[in-house]
Amino acid sequence: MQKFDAIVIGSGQGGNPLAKKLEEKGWKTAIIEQRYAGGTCINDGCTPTKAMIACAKVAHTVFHSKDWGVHSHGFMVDLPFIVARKNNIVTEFRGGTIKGLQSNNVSIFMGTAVFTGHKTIKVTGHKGEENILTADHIFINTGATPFIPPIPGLADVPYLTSTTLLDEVTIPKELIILGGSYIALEMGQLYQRLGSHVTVIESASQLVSKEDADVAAVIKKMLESENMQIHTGTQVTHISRNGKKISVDITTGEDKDTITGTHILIATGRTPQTAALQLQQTNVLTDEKGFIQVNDKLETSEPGIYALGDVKGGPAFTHISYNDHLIIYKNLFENANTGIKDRQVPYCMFTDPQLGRIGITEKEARKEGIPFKIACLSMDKVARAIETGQTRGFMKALVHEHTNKILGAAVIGTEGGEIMSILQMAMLGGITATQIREMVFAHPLYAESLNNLFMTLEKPAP
Ligand SMILES: Cc1cc2nc3c(=O)[nH]c(=O)nc-3n(C[C@H](O)[C@H](O)[C@H](O)COP(=O)(O)OP(=O)(O)OC[C@H]3O[C@@H](n4cnc5c(N)ncnc54)[C@H](O)[C@@H]3O)c2cc1C
Ligand SMILES: NC(=O)c1ccc[n+]([C@@H]2O[C@H](COP(=O)([O-])OP(=O)(O)OC[C@H]3O[C@@H](n4cnc5c(N)ncnc54)[C@H](O)[C@@H]3O)[C@@H](O)[C@H]2O)c1
Repeated sequence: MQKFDAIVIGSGQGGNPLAKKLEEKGWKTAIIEQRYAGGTCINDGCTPTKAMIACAKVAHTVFHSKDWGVHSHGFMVDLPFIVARKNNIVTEFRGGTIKGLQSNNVSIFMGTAVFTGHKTIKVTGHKGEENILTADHIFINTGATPFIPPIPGLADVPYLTSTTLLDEVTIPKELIILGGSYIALEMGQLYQRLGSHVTVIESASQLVSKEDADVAAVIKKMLESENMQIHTGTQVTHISRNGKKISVDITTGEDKDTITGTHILIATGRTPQTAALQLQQTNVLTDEKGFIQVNDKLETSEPGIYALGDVKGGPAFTHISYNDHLIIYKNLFENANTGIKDRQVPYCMFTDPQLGRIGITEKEARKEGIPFKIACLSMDKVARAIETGQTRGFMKALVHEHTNKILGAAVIGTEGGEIMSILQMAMLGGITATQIREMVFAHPLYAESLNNLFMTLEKPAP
């Protein structure tokens, strides 16, 4: 049995920096990874999707170049090149992760971790080699994997997930996507722009169901304007294969229909990777979906064992997993007494244009009875957007009626994520809407339109 001070299970976005920091503090630290260093974000999440989305944006710009008075005579999409480019970026980032761990002297075990006791773990490597490790402190960062819903017939068709689709080197002719949230919309627009005919089927009554209805409606319109077919409030009742085609039976209200396509992507959420850990060997409790239960400080029900990142449920983003590691580290070494409850949770959906989001939505504010005003500005009123020909979307901010402080914002627009981050900073610093309305921004930035956004604030919310 090899004794460590700390064991990190999973080389995800929280586990890697934590392992390095613990080793720097003089804790003998092991990290266990069953697949690739860097976890989902680097290998089949943020990095590869954003690399390919950049290529799709170029295709879209070339296709529409005449809108800017530039005429191109035909073009072709080289998907093998795009996939290879993506793979090079992924390999570089993955290599950087391994180098970082090695240069900090973290002991790396490639294999699958299973609890065999309260604080003991067996690691089985790819060739069957076994190592038994123990430590007083264990950090679970095993992430999540695509959730495959129990739809009749689905198991009998060759479905794709966000992981497998990224390695296809032939453009799917007709791509049906189940789900209408981040993965479905980012990947749907990506493949539509590369040449697929994409149909999105979302069971909830609107796309991105956590967002306000006006935000979801603008996103739907924007994607439909690129010829994506979108069904919302639609249930899939059966899936089957007819020769080379996949048929999806759907019901929307009273209407029944069948959609056919050459490929189907399942983007209906993600499920935590906890089953294989055999947590029953220790005292770590999970909820009914398998997410590890943690308190505000990310401690599990077993003293000395923590969970960070997607595996604990809640917002599933790279920056949240990264912040989880900071919270654990600061509490362990700096007596920080900090937690996850009150932190900011920004996010950005990388459709084009993006959706940047921070703070509460309008529907949450109404539910909680918070007195608020709404500032709203259409992107076709923004000088920079008009000049660059990027007028789709709008900005919306919720402002406290009495304090004039910003409560939340949604920015659909080019660089929407960056504009949202400016508002996020204002929220952190307690800067009011009036201050932003009168602030001097460089002209003609998108940021400058925040002056105009808050000029719309004259009337209280209806
Ligand atoms: C297609 C896609 C696009 C995304 N885009 C974005 C984005 O743009 N921005 C954003 O913020 N987030 C994005 N996300 C979400 C983001 O990738 C995750 O929130 C983030 O990677 C969470 O990381 P994590 O630290 O929880 O674990 P992960 O990165 O998932 O890492 C967990 C690691 O644990 C390993 N592991 C699991 N079980 C075991 C075991 N028993 N033994 C050993 N190792 C094990 C896994 O192999 C994996 O490497 C995207 C996700 C997907 C799928
Ligand atoms: N830009 C980003 O930050 C980004 C990008 C991609 C993914 N992610 C992360 O990855 C996670 C997973 O993303 P996701 O989009 O797969 O999941 P999600 O949980 O956000 O959305 C799943 C969607 O599928 C729908 N759905 C569920 N079952 C269905 C069915 N049978 N038929 C049709 N629709 C169904 C749900 O109503 C929901 O809208 C997210 O939580 C997100 O945090 C983030």
